[in-house]
Amino acid sequence: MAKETANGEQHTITRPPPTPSPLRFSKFFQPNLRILVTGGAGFIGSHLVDKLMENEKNEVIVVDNYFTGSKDNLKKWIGHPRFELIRHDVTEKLLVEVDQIYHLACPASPIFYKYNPVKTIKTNVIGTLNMLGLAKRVGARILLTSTSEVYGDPLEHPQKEEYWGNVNPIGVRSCYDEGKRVAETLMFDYHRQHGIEIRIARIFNTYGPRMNIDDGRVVSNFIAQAIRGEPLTVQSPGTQTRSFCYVSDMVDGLIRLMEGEHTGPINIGNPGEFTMMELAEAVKELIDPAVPVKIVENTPDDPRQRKPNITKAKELLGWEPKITLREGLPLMEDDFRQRLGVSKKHIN
Ligand SMILES: NC(=O)c1ccc[n+]([C@@H]2O[C@H](COP(=O)([O-])OP(=O)(O)OC[C@H]3O[C@@H](n4cnc5c(N)ncnc54)[C@H](O)[C@@H]3O)[C@@H](O)[C@H]2O)c1
Ligand SMILES: O=C(O)[C@H]1O[C@H](OP(=O)(O)OP(=O)(O)OC[C@H]2O[C@@H](n3ccc(=O)[nH]c3=O)[C@H](O)[C@@H]2O)[C@H](O)[C@@H](O)[C@@H]1O
Repeated sequence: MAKETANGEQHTITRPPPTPSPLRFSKFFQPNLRILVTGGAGFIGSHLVDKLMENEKNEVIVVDNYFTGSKDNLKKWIGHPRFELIRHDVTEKLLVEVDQIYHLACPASPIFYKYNPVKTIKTNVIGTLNMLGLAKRVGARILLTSTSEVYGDPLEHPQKEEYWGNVNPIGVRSCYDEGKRVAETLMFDYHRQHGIEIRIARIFNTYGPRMNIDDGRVVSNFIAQAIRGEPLTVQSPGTQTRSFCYVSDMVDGLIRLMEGEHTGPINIGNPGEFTMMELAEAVKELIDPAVPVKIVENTPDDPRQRKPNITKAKELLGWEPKITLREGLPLMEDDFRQRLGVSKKHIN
């Protein structure tokens, strides 16, 4: 129980969160698991919803403000009796009765998170506070999708979870990377102070079908450019590296983390590491060897290298990615061609 001074100011001992609704334990009522997905209309969120909806024991509630997400990503579930979609901004309070919260809401592409940096930091800080407040009120377990950007421009390679990072606190990316670092801090403080059940995933670059065509991230840019026959814009120097995880592997990792016993943080990503030049060559080879590569100016504080150490994910979650970059890119090409209305040229 919490210890309070006479004026009620000091809280030093943790108070457990409320137990879930008595209905959960009633003998004759067999409730479904009620799962909230914030940011569920976005790229990873909508794939996660597809997977959660496959289980008939799950009811899924999505909240999204549609900044970078779209109802289109969820159209097959709209009207389904186990699905609900709410237009809501997580910087405002939300009152719903749920058992689990996957908290994804936050713009993820650098061009979108830098567009309104103050809003991005509010989403990370106030949005996460609101979701933790909700978790505390209803006794829900909450998973935060943090990011490999918490490692900043890493001085340790590959990055393991114990590395504290090398982050510029006042740069143009700080609204996102420092925002996520505060979000992680809030998660652990609610865990220690209020006993909330938390899970933290540190996600490394994820790609796949349904990314916005104009999302601005490197894989979607290169694929759209190659299909349109435009030069691939490699930001200088082109030797910077990333490790790309296919979205179905990511969703599998997130669900294992939520269902498992470990708070994390746990890195979820594919350790295959590529320079941006190598990625451009792979996309050219797949889609159109004739498209040129154009070196363009980079943006400030772009991390020079990124590769997850996934020992923890392997040992604690029994998870590792299955789909290599060369297997994943063609799956994304098909989706992009369909949306761009450009079919494959058949050379005989
Ligand atoms: N895709 C990646 O490579 C990657 C890597 C690391 C971490 N992540 C994290 O995973 C999550 C999902 O990323 P994504 O790639 O699907 O991005 P996305 O932009 O496609 O999805 C984010 C979703 O959150 C919604 N959203 C944004 N601000 C909101 C707000 N204030 N209130 C309600 N909804 C809001 C957007 O409309 C969108 O639907 C994010 O938290 C991101 O930081 C993604
Ligand atoms: O994995 C992560 O943690 C982060 O990964 C990405 O951030 P970033 O790696 O900067 O994403 P991209 O915009 O895809 O850039 C990757 C690299 O490609 C380069 N790039 C980008 C776009 C482009 O057209 N050309 C190009 O060479 C960039 O300079 C950068 O070095 C995501 O967008 C973040 O949301 C996520 O948190």
